[in-house]
Amino acid sequence: MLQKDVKLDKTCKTWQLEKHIDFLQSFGKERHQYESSMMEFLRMSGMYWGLTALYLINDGNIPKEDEIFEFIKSCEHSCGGYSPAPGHDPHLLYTLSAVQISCLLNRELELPIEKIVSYVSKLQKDDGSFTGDKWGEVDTRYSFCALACLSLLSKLNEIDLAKAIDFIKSCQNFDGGFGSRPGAESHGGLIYCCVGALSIAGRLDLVDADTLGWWLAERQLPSGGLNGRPEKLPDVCYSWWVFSSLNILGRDHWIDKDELKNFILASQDTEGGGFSDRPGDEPDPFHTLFGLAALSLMSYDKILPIDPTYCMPKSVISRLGLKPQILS
Ligand SMILES: COc1ccc(S(=O)(=O)N2Cc3cc(-c4ccc(C=O)o4)ccc3N(Cc3cncn3C)C[C@H]2Cc2ccc(O)cc2)cc1
Ligand SMILES: [Zn+2]
Repeated sequence: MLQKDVKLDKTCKTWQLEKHIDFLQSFGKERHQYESSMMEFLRMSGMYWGLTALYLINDGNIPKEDEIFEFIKSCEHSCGGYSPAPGHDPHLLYTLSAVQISCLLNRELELPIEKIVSYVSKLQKDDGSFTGDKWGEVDTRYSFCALACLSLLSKLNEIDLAKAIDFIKSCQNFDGGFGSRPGAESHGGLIYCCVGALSIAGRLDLVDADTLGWWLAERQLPSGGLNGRPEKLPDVCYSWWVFSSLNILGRDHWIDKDELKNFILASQDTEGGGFSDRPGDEPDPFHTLFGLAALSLMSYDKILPIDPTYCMPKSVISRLGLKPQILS
């Protein structure tokens, strides 16, 4: 079977720091008006991706205007959950993004913490799993969202943590990986969610680090890029999901970092700035964050250090007094 991959042309694109700052500062403004209206259904997460990326490459300087915190407040629902934009329904994904942005702004104490805790706790089911909202089905993505959200607010003890861990354990596969539910196939994004949740809970002892490390290292293709599952094309966002998981497991040296760096730099948009999923595609704030975050894990240029578990600047995680578990 021919291995699906992309061909990187030899001219390695130069690092476009200023253009990335410009891309991130203008996203949501006139230049991207059309997309930003198209993306209203995920706007709160888009703001977390854009602001975290900007924080990393702009020396921690992000627009601190009250308008960002006013937007967060405009998405708050009486149940304690947050919607992606005003008038939309609350969901765990956007509740986590709202808390993450508030921590970046150093204003998490202004949030209705007890109401948020009640919203998240009510999403936990008897088997320890979490749903994304009152209709949604169970997914290990939501286990990560719940544990990340509550630990950022120092309220991790308000859920049944032992049962949450039992459910994640029940999603572990023979290849060492994790899927969205028990029996679901291993997938790079869900492995990040499960390894991240176990890192927050201090239970990485439950991971078979060698078997999983091997599966993750197998994601690297000749182009240097990482894919999310066997036989899939490489994608910049897997640079984060797969590489940060290897980092948490203390096996990041099991892939060729220089080759990965070249793939990520080749995915830059040298015209308008930003990163796309792979060379030649349109850039977006989602892939821009995850490309920059992976480069941060390699200590590339002057990008501020990122925490591999929370995908937030290390300076913010240490200010909050959080110490997610990392294997050496
Ligand atoms: C452009 O098509 C999509 C497809 C899925 C989604 S998603 O919301 O389900 N989601 C996040 C995601 C976001 C973007 C994007 C474009 C512009 C912006 C503005 O901020 O953000 C693009 C893709 C994307 N995906 C889809 C994807 C990424 N790499 C390969 N694919 C197919 C991921 C998807 C799932 C997700 C992942 C993490 C997360 O925190 C939330 C959702 C969004 C747009
Ligand atoms: Zn992607």
